[in-house]
Parts: sequence; structure tokens; C-alpha cells
Amino acid sequence: MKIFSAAQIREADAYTIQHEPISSVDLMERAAAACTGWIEDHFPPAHPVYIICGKGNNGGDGLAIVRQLLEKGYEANAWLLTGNASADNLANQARLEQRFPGHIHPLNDVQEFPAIAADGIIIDALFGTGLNKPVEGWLAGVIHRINDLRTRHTVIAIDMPSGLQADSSSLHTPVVQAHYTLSFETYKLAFMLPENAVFGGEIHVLPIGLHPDFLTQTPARFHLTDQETIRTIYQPRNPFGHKGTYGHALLIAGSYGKIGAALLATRACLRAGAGLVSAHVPGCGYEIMQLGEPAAMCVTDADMQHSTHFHLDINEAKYNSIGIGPGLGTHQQTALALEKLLDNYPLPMVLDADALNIISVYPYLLYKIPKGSLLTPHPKEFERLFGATANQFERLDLLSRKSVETGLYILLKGRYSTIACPDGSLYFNPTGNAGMATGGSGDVLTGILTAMLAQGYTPKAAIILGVWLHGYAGDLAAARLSQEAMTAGDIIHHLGDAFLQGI
Ligand SMILES: NC(=O)C1=CN([C@@H]2O[C@H](COP(=O)(O)OP(=O)(O)OC[C@H]3O[C@@H](n4cnc5c(N)ncnc54)[C@H](O)[C@@H]3O)[C@@H](O)[C@H]2O)[C@@H](O)CC1
Ligand SMILES: [K+]
Repeated sequence: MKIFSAAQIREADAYTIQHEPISSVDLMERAAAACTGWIEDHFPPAHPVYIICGKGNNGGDGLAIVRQLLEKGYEANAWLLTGNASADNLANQARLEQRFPGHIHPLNDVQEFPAIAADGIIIDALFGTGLNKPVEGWLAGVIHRINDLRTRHTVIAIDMPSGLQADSSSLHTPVVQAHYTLSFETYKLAFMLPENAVFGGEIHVLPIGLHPDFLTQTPARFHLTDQETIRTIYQPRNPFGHKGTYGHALLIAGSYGKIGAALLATRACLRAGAGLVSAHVPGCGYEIMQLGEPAAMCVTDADMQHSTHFHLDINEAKYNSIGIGPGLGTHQQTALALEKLLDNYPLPMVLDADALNIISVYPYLLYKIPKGSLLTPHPKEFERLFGATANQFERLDLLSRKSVETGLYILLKGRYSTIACPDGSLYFNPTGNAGMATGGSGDVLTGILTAMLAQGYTPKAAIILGVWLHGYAGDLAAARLSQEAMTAGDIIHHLGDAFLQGI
């Protein structure tokens, strides 16, 4: 699913008006009806509704919602900013006044903000995608008033929580903290970034019938991965396939005290469909690996404690993919071996955890990584690799620039893990939950991604599909065990159901 910028959404609006064709006020009526329907489905008419309306089309939606709710028997009123209103806002003022006189109240100052009855619902229709700068002055006071009331009253934002900028950072500016956001047709970029997590609440994207030609033909830089995309990427197994068809994956992982990381990555790699899996571990890991995962092969390093010689007998004819990093340690000999591996192995590989930490100490190694490789830093690793930024929109830009510059796929892990592609596109992943913020879940992801590459998926397909499955398996694990009790091993146990249900 594409994520459009505020400017593209305005174009979609104009395109729909011209090509459906439909008048803009009728399109507003349709958008308002989608919200009214949602409110009806979730809150009975016993709740009085207070709709705070701006002067633009977001306020116009609010006015139309007041009229539609009154038609359905709700007690609804608008508090409207006075001054130069947009044409469709004026049209809806007139329609409301004509059909239900006396339901529009002026809002010129915070003092005029209504007293909210005990079971009252507040609807925020102050600003939507037309916000052009941070909200200041008494209007900021209105936003603070809504936020003060949110502990006692449900707050529903129309299209966007007011004050939130769709395509740039709103850090340290006043923004409504809604319980629900009813957003039109597409997710906004702002909803994807953790710095805005407190504003949107539960986000519901309501279709309002924007023209399908515009939606399909307009290129977008940002995407939210959905099941439809996953189904086009996924390749069912060939009934005539044999284990060679699905590749031989190698995991270089583990060090003394962290052999578990190698075991988790190896198990995940097998469960994600690799034909053959080998693990390279230091000598101390041999028995643990052989006993822990009999389906995998094990190669031991000359060193007992950490890996130092994994570059020696590795080539692309032997291994179709390599995943390196989980629990590896950052010993200098390991770093040297990593450099030699990067010099000798030409195929896309997966680099995570300590492999990334080594690269952040020797940044020139970044440019030795085979093109098309997958890097999977969490925010701290990302910062160590590429530096800090003032906000998460800047971080997104930095992420994308680094991917384009290096030709690598970079996954920034977190809620809505973000995949930056060398062609400049970015994909947000919706699956996964906070239960996955637990030791070892990154190791599992490394195993899954290495398996996807081994099976012949392109790097872009491998990372989009692998990240989706990892999150989906995590969601299934959390549903069964709770976010608190689930562990990284449970993500592996649920990979089978993720293939069966998530694709
Ligand atoms: N684009 C679409 O497809 C559709 C959009 N609709 C609605 O239209 C909205 C966009 O409408 P508009 O473009 O009129 O914009 P908004 O209504 O979001 O905001 C514009 C108004 O806010 C004022 N404003 C902007 N920034 C301000 C600031 N920092 N401080 C004080 N005032 C400020 C402007 O002067 C103007 O009055 C959407 O969010 C949505 O709610 C729907 O009606 C129907 C379809
Ligand atoms: K709003």
C-alpha cells in the first residue's frame, strides 16, 4: 500500500473531482459519511458529540459530520474557528445551519471551548493535511485543552491529529493526542514514525473513493507492506524441488557465552525454508550446536572462544547465502576475518549485530560489502554506523541516502521496521509487536533473511518477505503466550503458522 505525501493527497483529491467526476463538496460528504459510519459503529447516540472545527476542509468535514450525526439522532454541536473559511467549509456551515439551526458555536479563544458533559466525545477537526506550520498562540491552547480532557473523554481525530505535520517532524510542537484517528484513504508518513506514536492512537484508514487510477498510477516513495504485496513476492515451493533447490545457507555467529545466538539464527534459517544450513562457530560451540539443532551442520573455528578463520573455505559455489553477526563478538581477529570475507565473497549477505558493530569501528568496510546485501541495525546500531539525527524524519532521510549511496538494503528495526532500498524506495512493515523487544529476536531475523536469500529470492523480496514473516510469527506467539512471556524461540516456533496464515 502506497503512502502519499500531503501534496500527493491533494492531487488525488483534485484528480478524483475531475475524473470521477464529483464535486468537491460531495467528496467531503463522502469522507464525512465514512467517519459518521465509524462513529455509529463504535459509540451509541447516548454520547453527546463536541466537534472542534477549523476553517479549512478538515473543519468542513467536521461540520458535515455534525449534520450527519444529528440526522442519526445524536446530540452533536460544532465549535468553529471564525474567519476566512474555505468554500466547502462555508457550504457545510450553510447546510448545517439550514437543516439544524443553532448547532454552530464560535471559537475565538480558549475561553470559548465548550464544557464537555460526562460521557461526551470530542472530535478534533481543526487541522488536517493542510497544516502549514506548527500551531501557536491560543490555538495551541485549544490543543492543550483537548489533551487535558483526554483522560476523561474519548478524542477522535479526523484525518490527522491536529498539529501533526504529515511529512515533517512535529517534535516539541503542540499536537492533539487522539484515542482514534480516522484517516482518509491512505496512511500518512507521520503515522509510521515512533516519535509520533503518542498522537494518533488507534489509526483507522477509511476508504473515501479517491480515484483508483490515481492511486495505482502515481509513484510513491513510501510504502506500507500489506498481505497483497507479500502474496506477489512469495514463491510456492516447486514440487520437484530438492534440498539443493533451496540453497545452502551459512551462519557465522556466536562466541563464548553467546552460542545461543548462533543456535537461534540457525534454527530460524531452517524453519524459514533454507535447503541446507551450516553454522560456523568457535570451538566452544560445537556440542551445543550439534545437540541443539541436529538438522544443521556445524563448522568450528580454530579458536575456542570467538571466530577468527571463517574466511578460509568460504566461496559462492559452496554457500548461496551468508548471515553474519549474531553473538559474534567484536574481537580484532574477528574483524580481520570479516574484512577478508567481504573481500572474497561476492553474493548479497545478511549483516547484523556485531558484524555491524565491527563496521561502525572500521567504516571503510561498509564499502566492501557486496551490493544488494541486507543490513539490519536496531536504532542504536544505526546511530553507531551512520550518526545521530535531530528527529526521525531526518533519520529516515539519512537511512535512505545511505542505502542509495552504498547499494545496500538497510532495515531500521522498531515498530514499523523500515526497509530502505537502493532505488530510493522505503517500505514500512506493519507486523510485529513489543513482545519481540527481547534478546534473540534479531538473531531469529538474521536466520530468516539468510534463508530467503538462500532460496533465491532477490534481496528486495527477501527483506520485505522475511521482515513480514518474522513480525507475523511474533504476533502469533504474542497472541498465544502474551507479549511478556514470549521469547525469541517462540517466534521460530510460530514461523510455520506465519507461512500458513500470513501469506
Ligand atoms: N484531500 C482529500 O482527498 C480530501 C480532504 N478532505 C479534508 O481536507 C483536509 C485538508 O483540507 P485543507 O487543505 O483545507 O487544510 P486543513 O483544513 O487541514 O487546514 C487548512 C486551514 O488551517 C489553517 N492553518 C494551516 N496551518 C495553520 C497553522 N499552523 N496555524 C493556524 N492555522 C493554520 C489554514 O489557514 C486553513 O484555514 C484533509 O485533512 C481532510 O480532512 C476531505 O474533505 C475530503 C477529501
Ligand atoms: K484533525
